[in-house]
Amino acid sequence: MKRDLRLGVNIDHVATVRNARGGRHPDPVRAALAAERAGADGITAHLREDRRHIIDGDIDRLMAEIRLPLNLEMAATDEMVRIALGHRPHAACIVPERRAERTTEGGLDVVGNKAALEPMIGELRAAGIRVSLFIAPDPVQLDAAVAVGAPVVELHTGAYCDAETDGARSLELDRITTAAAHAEAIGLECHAGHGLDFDTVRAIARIPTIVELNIGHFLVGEAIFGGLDASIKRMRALMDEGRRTA
Ligand SMILES: CC(=O)[C@@H](O)[C@H](O)COP(=O)(O)O
Ligand SMILES: NCC(=O)COP(=O)(O)O
Repeated sequence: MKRDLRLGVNIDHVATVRNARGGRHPDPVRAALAAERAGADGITAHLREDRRHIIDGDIDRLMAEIRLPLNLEMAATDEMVRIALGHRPHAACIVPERRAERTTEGGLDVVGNKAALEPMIGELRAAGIRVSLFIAPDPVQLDAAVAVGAPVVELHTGAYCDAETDGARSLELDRITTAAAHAEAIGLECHAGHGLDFDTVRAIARIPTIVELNIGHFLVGEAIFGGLDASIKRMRALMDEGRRTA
């Protein structure tokens, strides 16, 4: 079914649990197939430079075994561009990466890295890969995304999800709403993700110019209690509920 708000399920943290013992279980590819059955529109996997969760073999198997479009999250490095070009996934999302961080802490500085990003984006696009840039909800970064030739941006929702007061959360939501409207105005397709859960997803789904959400850590954590199928279906239902009230 074609929807106006797609759900990309990020399976990174299935690999985190697998890697804790170094074996094969739980298998992120099996999780991707279960996500497809539960109604996901796409699969997202972040091949970090330090391979702390997803590893190269997972990307090989995802490309071979899943039918859903794969969104490969990757740092802006020559190694990652080579891997993306070798696999030609449906999409590549360029994210900032710092070896010491626990998770992706901020958005990509497109303004400060135009010269490096522009040829990289050109190469990926020439190979037929849809390129997005994972950025903070900041109009200046959005304008820079257009300037370097990116057709899509994914807005980092971490600050919104982590806000400790209602006031702070509402301010972050305003930033995301304004950025998503700006994205449409300047011709960018707009996605969002990071840290979303059952409580935070509806307000983001309500923003009409956002067409894709990528969600992972919470879905995998919640699956411990009720199963992956149920956690994805509940997330999908909350996204639809939010969208209906847009
Ligand atoms: C860019 C992004 O948001 C995802 O990569 C997601 O956060 C899972 O990866 P980490 O938990 O390793 O940041
Ligand atoms: N790009 C965001 C993503 O893929 C999922 O982030 P999270 O839900 O694992 O925090």
